[in-house]
Amino acid sequence: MSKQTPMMEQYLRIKAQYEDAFLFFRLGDFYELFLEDAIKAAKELEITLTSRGKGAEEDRIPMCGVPYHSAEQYIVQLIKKGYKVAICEQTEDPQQAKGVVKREVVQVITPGTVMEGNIIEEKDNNYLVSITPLAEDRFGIAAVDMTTGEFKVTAIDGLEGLYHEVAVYKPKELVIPSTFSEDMQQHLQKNLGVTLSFEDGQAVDNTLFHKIEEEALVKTCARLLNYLKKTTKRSLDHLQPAIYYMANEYMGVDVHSKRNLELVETLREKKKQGSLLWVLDETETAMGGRHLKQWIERPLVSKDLIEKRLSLVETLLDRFFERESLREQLNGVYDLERLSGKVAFGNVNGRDMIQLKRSLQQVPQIFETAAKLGNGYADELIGQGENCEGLRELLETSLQEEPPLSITEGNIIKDGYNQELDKYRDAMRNGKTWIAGLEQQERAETGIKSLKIGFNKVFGYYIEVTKANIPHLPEGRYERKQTLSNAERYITEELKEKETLILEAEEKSVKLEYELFMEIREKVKAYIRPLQKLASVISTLDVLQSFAEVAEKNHYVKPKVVYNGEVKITDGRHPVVEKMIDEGDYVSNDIHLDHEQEMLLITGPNMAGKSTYMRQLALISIMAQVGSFVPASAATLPVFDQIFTRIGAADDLAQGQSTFMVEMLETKHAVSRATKNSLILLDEIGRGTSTYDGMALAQAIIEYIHHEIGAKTLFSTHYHELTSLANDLPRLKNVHVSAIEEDGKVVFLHKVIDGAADRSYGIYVAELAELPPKLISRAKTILHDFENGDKHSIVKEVDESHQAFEEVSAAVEETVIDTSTQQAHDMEQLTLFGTIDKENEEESSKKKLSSKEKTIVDEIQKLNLLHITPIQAIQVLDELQRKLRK
Ligand SMILES: Nc1ncnc2c1ncn2[C@@H]1O[C@H](COP(=O)(O)OP(=O)(O)OP(=O)(O)O)[C@@H](O)[C@H]1O
Repeated sequence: MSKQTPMMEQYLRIKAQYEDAFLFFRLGDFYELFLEDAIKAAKELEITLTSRGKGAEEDRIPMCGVPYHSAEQYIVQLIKKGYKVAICEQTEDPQQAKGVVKREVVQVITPGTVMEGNIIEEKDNNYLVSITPLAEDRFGIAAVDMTTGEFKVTAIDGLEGLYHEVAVYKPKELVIPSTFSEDMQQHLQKNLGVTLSFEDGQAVDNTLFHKIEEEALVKTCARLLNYLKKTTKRSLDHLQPAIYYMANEYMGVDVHSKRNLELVETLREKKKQGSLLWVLDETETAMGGRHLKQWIERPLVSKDLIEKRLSLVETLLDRFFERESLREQLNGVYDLERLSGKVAFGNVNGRDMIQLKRSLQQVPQIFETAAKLGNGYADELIGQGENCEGLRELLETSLQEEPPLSITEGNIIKDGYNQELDKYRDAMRNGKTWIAGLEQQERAETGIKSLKIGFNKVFGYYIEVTKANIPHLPEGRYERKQTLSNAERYITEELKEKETLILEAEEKSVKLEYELFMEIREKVKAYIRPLQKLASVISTLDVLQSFAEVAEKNHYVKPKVVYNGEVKITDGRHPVVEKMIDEGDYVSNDIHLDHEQEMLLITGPNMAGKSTYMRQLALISIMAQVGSFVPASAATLPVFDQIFTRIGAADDLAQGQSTFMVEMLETKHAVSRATKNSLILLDEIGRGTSTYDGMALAQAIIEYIHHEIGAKTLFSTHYHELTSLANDLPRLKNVHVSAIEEDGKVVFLHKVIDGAADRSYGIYVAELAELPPKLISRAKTILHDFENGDKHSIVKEVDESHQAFEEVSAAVEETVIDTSTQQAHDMEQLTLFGTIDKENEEESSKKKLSSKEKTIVDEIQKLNLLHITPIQAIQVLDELQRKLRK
């Protein structure tokens, strides 16, 4: 440090406080990065690394920089990569500074707190989550979305529960105590892929936590808030009071199941298209879009609430005209939540305010349309929302319709809003009219028609006369200001006076406009809470109209929600698959489950639609519990408390667990947590191990669920042996997805029918997948052997098959040679695979054979050795010999 310049000393002192962030150090018009930061940033941002200082290379300081006016794009790049950026500004005027200019970090931007640059998709949330240990194996979780102000808190038991709950928020950053063990930190990072931040501050802000009773949970919220204060260093007025919820207020759907069921994004490509969210999203506002996503992530378990939502969807579906008006009105509403956030955060501009105004102008009409529906829930919603009329009036009277992006260049405030501003504007406008008049007057007096009065930023106002006309100018009055190639520019006493007046008025009006804008912003701040309430009402209406729209488009029905555990779906469809295939091609299916029939054992060929059938039930149940209509012609559904699935490919292999282990862990998760009110979907459990192990496990799992849990369960399997379980387990029923064979081809009917399937058609599917023909043919041979009994010796047989194959082939050859040496000689081209290389030779050699011999040769030729087993080959050989001997 001692060798450093004072500025570098200052840098190092500040950097020491922000070790985990890139320090953007303001130097004039640039943000500079030094030392390690510079080396790393140059690489990440692909900018040039230079160095600072004199002397030998090793004494120089690595450095890189970005211009301050385009810094945002670089900051965004770093944040997207999971880094943090500390912005260090000059906090005094360099002209006034004695010694090194004072500098200070004014904000730390992190993945969980970023408000800048459109990093966050408008229909997405960006949650920052904190974890606090409450007691042994019990954790507090608090989550804030800085962009919308939403603040939630809950307590969770067990590590597994913790991961599942945190994962619901998909946070990019986690705030934890520094006392968390290394192990725990690594675990969190690995499982959740987040940036970790530490916060141990004790300060507690009671205004935001007054609804939270448990002391320990208040600390959880405080951890988050303290971190936010430290990093953002500005007003957090838009944060809403923390709301406590319990995980069991919602249907429990663990992370794996959410992924497998593709609720908000597809499993492989992580895209919205192809997910349930994609099908259900006909929202008109960004807020509605976020709301819908949250609803899908947390389906309800309260029958009353579900029915409330369903009733309004029904009304909206029936009232086409009102729905259409509502959609149009909602379309004019901007993102009130994010706008409120910007107001509080202080980065709102004139255009944002106009968006706010336009949104508020829609509100009375939205409420009016909703009131016309005559629906109890719609009335309740209207009652909760304030229409913020005062704010609308303020914005209508104060702001110009098309303000510029910048808030420091004027043209924001309307005429008539402020007297003083009007006065300056008058001066400016009058001045300009006066100047136009002066131009006419000067032209008349001098007789120079091309004389004009202009303005530029450097010289101010001037009278311009072309060189040719200069002799016509009267002496004395004109003072030369600027010479151009073919003209001279002058000023007169009179013009100078007016110029001062106009410029002064302009300067003052811009300054005043800025002050007025700040004042308006403060006034808007007072409306943040009502705006947030309004946002919540509008988003709810938006999601429900979206459900009605989707229901109409896709012919969904209102589900009947019951408490007796009955599932009765008539003509159910998979909401996503039916949209992905040609219209009308989806084969609908019924499902019936109740106390006497709790489990379905589903068999059927590969590709028949077993998983689709299972997912269909899960998705229909989730849709009903978020308040949506469902794809069926009639549906009675219970309120499931949890859904467990083990379907599809295991996606945790990257985390070092085997497919089978993942399968077993997920099964454990299901059987240890499910209740009789849960839904369990298990797809081919046990296939990842040896047949007998797998079958034994599958049977034990089915029996356990049947005897111990009583949850509604769909279990698909290829182990046909399991179908006999229906004889012993009274609440288990066999169903199968049907397929028929037509002209040697399998036709999947996708229809679920009572009873067990007879065969699998797995090889047919392999053929569809275009595996090599030789391989397919061999598989058919092996299958045939299996089906004809000797299952236990099959492995040995497979090993020996090649050898046997060759022996049989040799025997076939010998037989032919024995029959006639001459014939054998003529037939030397005859290959084992029944082909003759030269067709002509084949014909001529056949001519020399007797008709009996010819038949035999033909038979040998026709034989497809790849399609017969060694045993069959010997049988054929035996047959041929007998024919020859006859
Ligand atoms: N009811 C249906 N109507 C129309 N097409 C369907 C239906 N069910 C499934 N399909 C189509 O069949 C394909 C295969 O379905 P699915 O994956 O459910 O089969 P599966 O029986 O689970 O197969 P496997 O045993 O190989 O896992 C689906 O991708 C879908 O395109």
